[in-house]
Amino acid sequence: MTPAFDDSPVRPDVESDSEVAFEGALRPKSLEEFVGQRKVRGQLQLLLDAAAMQNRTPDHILLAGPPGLGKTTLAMIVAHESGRPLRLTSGPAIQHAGDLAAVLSSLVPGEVLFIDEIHRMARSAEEMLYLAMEDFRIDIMVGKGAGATSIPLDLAPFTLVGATTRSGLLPNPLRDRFGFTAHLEFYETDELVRVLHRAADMLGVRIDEESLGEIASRSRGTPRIANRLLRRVRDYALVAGTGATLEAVRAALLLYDVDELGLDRLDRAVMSIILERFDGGPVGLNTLAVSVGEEAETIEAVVEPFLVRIGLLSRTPRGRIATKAGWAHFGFSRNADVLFGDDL
Ligand SMILES: Nc1ncnc2c1ncn2[C@@H]1O[C@H](COP(=O)(O)OP(=O)(O)OP(=O)(O)O)[C@@H](O)[C@H]1O
Repeated sequence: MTPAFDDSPVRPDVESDSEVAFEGALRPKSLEEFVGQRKVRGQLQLLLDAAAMQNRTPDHILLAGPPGLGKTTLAMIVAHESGRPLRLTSGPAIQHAGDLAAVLSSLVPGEVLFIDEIHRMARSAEEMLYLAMEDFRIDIMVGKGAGATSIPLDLAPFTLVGATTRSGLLPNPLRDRFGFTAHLEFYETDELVRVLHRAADMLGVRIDEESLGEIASRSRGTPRIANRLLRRVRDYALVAGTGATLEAVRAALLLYDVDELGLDRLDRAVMSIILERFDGGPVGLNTLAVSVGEEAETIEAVVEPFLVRIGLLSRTPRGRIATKAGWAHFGFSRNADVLFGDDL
C-alpha cells in the first residue's frame, strides 16, 4: 500500500506546528505565486511598479470579498514585493480614536498598515483615518468640552491596506480615499487544484489529480476551505490507513458533512429554513439569522455570497428566495417544477 505521507517531514517547521501556523506558512509570498484573481494581480502589480519607479509609497488599497479568499495574503505580498515592513491590526481592535492614533504615530516611513475587518472600526477612529490617509497627519484632541484643543501630529507616509467582507458598510468618505479597490472573486475548481497541489507538497500528502479535483470542487470556491479539507482528508487517510485515495476523500468529506456542492451545515440550515419553514421565501435577513442561530453578518458575508454564486439562492428587495436549482438540490424537484416550470 502506498503511504499517504513521506516518512521524513518535508517541512518540519510546518508539520510540527499548529494548523494556524500551517495556514501562515502556506501563504504565497509573491504575486506570481498567488493563484487566480488574474485581474486583481495585474492591477496590483501595476500599482506597485508605478510606485517603485517614482520611489513613493504605493496608494492605499482596499481588498473586498468573502473570508478566506486571500486578502491577508495579498496585504503581506504588497509589503513583501515593495520591500516595506508590515503592521497588522484589525477593526475590532480599534475601538477608540486613541487606539488608531497609537498605531499611526508609531509607523515607520513607507510602512504598510493592514487593517482587517476595517468596517468594524470605531466611527471616531474612521474620521481620524480620513485625514491620515489623505495628508499623513492626525489631530489629537486634548481635554474635553470648551477647553478642548487639537494638536496636529505629522505621520510618516504609509500605505493602508484595508480588508473587508462587507464593503457596503464602509462610509463613502473612507471608501473614496482608497486609490484602488480589489474585489476578490470565488476561485474556479482548477485554480483550487493548484492551491491544493502546493499544500499537499508542503504537508507531504501523496494524492492524485482526481482526488484533488474532488476536494477542490467541494471547497466553496475558497482556498482556506480547500486547505482545511485537505488536512481532514490527510487525517482520515492516516487513521484509516488507506492512503489519500478518491474513496478516502469522499469518506472524509461525508464524515465532515460537506456535500457534493461543498455546502456545509450552516449553508444547509439556511436553505432548509427558507425551503421548509418559509416555503421558498422571501425571508428577511434577520429572521433567517434568528432561525439558524447565527449572526446576520455571518449569513450575509459568508453563507449568502456562495449560495447566490452557485445559483441556489436569490436576493430580492423583499428578502431571500430559493431558486429552482435550490429547491431541486434539496430534493424538492416537484415543488421546483410546479413553481418554476421545467425550463431550468
Ligand atoms: N490565491 C491564493 N493562492 C494560494 N493560497 C491562497 C490564495 N488565497 C488564499 N490562500 C490561502 O488561503 C488561506 C486563507 O487566506 P487569507 O488568510 O489571506 O484569506 P482572507 O481573505 O484574509 O481571510 P479573512 O477575511 O478570513 O481574514 C491562507 O492559508 C492562504 O495561504
